[in-house]
Amino acid sequence: MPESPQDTHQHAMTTILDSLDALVYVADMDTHELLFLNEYGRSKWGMPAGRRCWEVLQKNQQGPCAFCTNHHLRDAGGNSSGVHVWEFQNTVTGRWFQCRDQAIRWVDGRLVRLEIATDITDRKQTEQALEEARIKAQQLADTDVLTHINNRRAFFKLGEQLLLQAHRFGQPASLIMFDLDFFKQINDNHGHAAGDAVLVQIAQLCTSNIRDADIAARLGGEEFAILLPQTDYPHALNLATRLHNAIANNPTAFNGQQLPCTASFGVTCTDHWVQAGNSMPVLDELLNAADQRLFSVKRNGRNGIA
Ligand SMILES: Nc1nc2c(ncn2[C@@H]2O[C@H](COP(=O)(O)OP(=O)(O)OP(=O)(O)O)[C@@H](O)[C@H]2O)c(=O)[nH]1
Repeated sequence: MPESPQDTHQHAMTTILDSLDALVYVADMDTHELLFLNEYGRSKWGMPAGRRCWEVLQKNQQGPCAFCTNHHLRDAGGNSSGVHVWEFQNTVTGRWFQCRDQAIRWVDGRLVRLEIATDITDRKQTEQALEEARIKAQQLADTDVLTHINNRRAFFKLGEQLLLQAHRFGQPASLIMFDLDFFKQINDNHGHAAGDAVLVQIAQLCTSNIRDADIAARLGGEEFAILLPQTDYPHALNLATRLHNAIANNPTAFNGQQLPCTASFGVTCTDHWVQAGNSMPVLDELLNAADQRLFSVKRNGRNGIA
């Protein structure tokens, strides 16, 4: 018997829906019963078989999903409020989808949830790869290639922020600056690679002696700085002394040789400015003051703390 025009129309609609390269489903907005699932959905999530959307389309759901968008689809009067578009990683397949949800009138007159979702996993993966590359590039731009601690650029960026915070909360911050003594002789006597090994060891001594919130950096050559938030001058001096001793007592092992090294330190604290009735110093001022103190140690024979 030939199909009636209505059957032909319905057949055509089903053929179209089942041929779409997208998930299409309809669910009751209150009971969540899955009223329709196209072939794309059935092939990936199985037959609805009278189950609810969260039982078929998601994994380990004990009830309606916390991320269900139904509340976006109806207005206060209980009518459809237009299309809600969102992105979601499916808990069964792990694939990313762009979902377009809306409330529509079902064949029996009730308002139901219609979702059309297209797989955007490739785009998401590209976006994620780009984001990872951006973070990596940022890290490389901020990291000293030899010692892997912050470089000068990162020190200024992070340091300015740290001082602003300290200023806002009325807390002290201290700066330790140090420069290795007669470092040129290590290069001259043992080679550049030996000098590099010493710099790497010094950076490690720095990072192993400071707290997570402190910012250590290689400012250039054999010059290092550490910015210490919430740290007053006596505590900063303590750390400088510990570091000074650590450097002196830990010669670098290189090619079977021990390479001893000392450093000259300059220490400053924002308290010095505040106590003198001045406004909080900017990073450049702290660095200049620490540098002057460091220079005075160099002038007085090196291997000490000012
Ligand atoms: N191996 C190595 N040497 C470096 C690096 N950067 C700078 N230098 C060397 O560090 C040395 C610094 O020499 P100076 O500025 O005279 O300092 P110094 O010999 O430590 O003398 P004082 O600071 O006066 O005690 C130079 O020989 C630079 O070539 C580096 O990345 N690796």
